[in-house]
Amino acid sequence: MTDPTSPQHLDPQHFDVAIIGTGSGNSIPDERYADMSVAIFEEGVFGGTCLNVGCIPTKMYVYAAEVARTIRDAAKYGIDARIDAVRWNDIVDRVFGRIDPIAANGEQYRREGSNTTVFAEHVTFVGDRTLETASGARITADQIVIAAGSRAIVPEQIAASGVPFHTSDDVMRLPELPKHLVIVGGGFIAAEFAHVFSAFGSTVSIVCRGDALLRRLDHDISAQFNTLARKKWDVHTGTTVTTVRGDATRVTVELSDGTTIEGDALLVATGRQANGDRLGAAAGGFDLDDDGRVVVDEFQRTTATGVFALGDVSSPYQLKHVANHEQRVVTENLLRDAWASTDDLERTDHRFVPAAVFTDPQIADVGLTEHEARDAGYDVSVKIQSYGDVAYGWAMEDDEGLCKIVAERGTGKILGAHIIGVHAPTLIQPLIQAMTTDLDAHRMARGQYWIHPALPEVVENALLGLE
Ligand SMILES: Cc1cc2nc3c(=O)[nH]c(=O)nc-3n(C[C@H](O)[C@H](O)[C@H](O)COP(=O)(O)OP(=O)(O)OC[C@H]3O[C@@H](n4cnc5c(N)ncnc54)[C@H](O)[C@@H]3O)c2cc1C
Ligand SMILES: NC(=O)c1ccc[n+]([C@@H]2O[C@H](COP(=O)([O-])OP(=O)(O)OC[C@H]3O[C@@H](n4cnc5c(N)ncnc54)[C@H](O)[C@@H]3O)[C@@H](O)[C@H]2O)c1
Repeated sequence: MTDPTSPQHLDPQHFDVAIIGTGSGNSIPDERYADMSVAIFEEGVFGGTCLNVGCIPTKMYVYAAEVARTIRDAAKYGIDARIDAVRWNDIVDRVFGRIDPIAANGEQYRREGSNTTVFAEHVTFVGDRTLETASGARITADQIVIAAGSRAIVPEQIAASGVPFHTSDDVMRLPELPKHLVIVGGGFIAAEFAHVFSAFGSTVSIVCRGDALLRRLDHDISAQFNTLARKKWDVHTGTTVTTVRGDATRVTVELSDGTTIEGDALLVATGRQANGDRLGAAAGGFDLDDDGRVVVDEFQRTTATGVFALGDVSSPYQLKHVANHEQRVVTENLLRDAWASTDDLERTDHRFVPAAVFTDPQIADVGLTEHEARDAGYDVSVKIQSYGDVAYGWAMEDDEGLCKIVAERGTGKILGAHIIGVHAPTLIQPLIQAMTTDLDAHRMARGQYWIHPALPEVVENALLGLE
């Protein structure tokens, strides 16, 4: 029997639906697709970024880091405890011993599916709804979904230096815990790995081009985070890497401000680039924006008929909950006649996209920063509530956490919420719900009970403190 995926098979193989990328894309074919033929393309590890090298493994390390931190801080509460050892190899094995089988089983499930065909290789467009794999197999499809994600950006002077470096793709599988980790970049990934490695006992240096770590956050939250970060980590802001020297065990980084940092491992965390530039966009007839993202409308349709895109390849957010939301929209719209009429198509809703950084302390936000709200012309009321001034935060003797709410004076419309502190990504959820359902600050504060003395009272008091 002819192998349909072999390059010798000259006639294009036709599918009802073709999906490029198995991160969020792999969730598309559900039971409603049982009668449709579906081609799935994956050049990397099945399951994509979130499962294999992103959200899930990083948070498994973050959880272990929180355990280490709790032990270190225990004496404050009258409990003497100490860390005898951080068994790095056991931590790695625990994380990937659980994740790797999920990726393998996911691929096997699709390979065994009666209507799904897996092509484990790179694919590009070579014409209108026509694809070609790296080994030369041609595939046509009635509809195609681009769910090709993004990749780490590596600054040229580091890439060209020949010095071994790591990205988030491989830093979690280092053969041993570094004594001194040098991180280049000051965003989400830098902040999360700085927390993980320092909690495990590594010295951490961070080199950030901007004037602050996590500088896109609301200024009060960013200021609080930077103050706390400088107490724990060796932070260099407003400077760039000029020279990198070293080998697999030793790295010397020279900065534009004249500083030299010596470490034993280098992590590059300077942003992620959409994979739109590696898909043959011109041949496929779809547009890319100036940042290389696939251009989509509110129905996730690209500019090429029959071609949708979702997730990091087309979204400026680069967040898994956004990719999941867009995937659900595409899953519905593929089943409709999406280019004949938009009347019954699903739309994506990007009004209130929250984000969280699982660093130390945790951070979460949604909506406008105070500056953005003022720039947008709102008459703004702001309240910053300290964790330490509500009962549970006081019990914890917390002197780090803050909940900041930005609202419109008069109407009480909640414009933005910004939390730094323990459980920030959990505490912010009712504020996301309030903004999404248009619940104003006063009704949110006084229209329900708040469990006493639980930590959400920090949100209640922030709401009550607004004018
Ligand atoms: C370290 C890290 C931590 C993160 N933590 C969080 C978090 O806590 N919360 C959060 O919301 N987000 C987090 N993110 C972001 C989140 O992982 C991404 O937004 C999300 O995974 C994007 O999903 P996707 O489906 O768009 O792309 P991906 O999951 O990246 O899937 C794209 C797939 O397409 C494949 N592919 C690409 N091009 C081709 C091609 N031409 N041919 C064949 N296959 C191709 C790739 O190999 C990849 O497997 C994190 C990211 C990183 C890097
Ligand atoms: N918890 C989460 O949701 C989570 C966690 C990790 C990653 N992510 C996603 O992954 C994406 C990528 O994360 P990231 O941290 O790499 O990017 P980022 O965009 O968050 O931060 C990039 C940082 O690198 C700095 N930078 C850029 N070029 C530099 C250079 N040449 N020298 C020094 N610094 C430089 C920037 O000033 C910025 O501080 C994020 O946008 C985020 O959406 C999300």
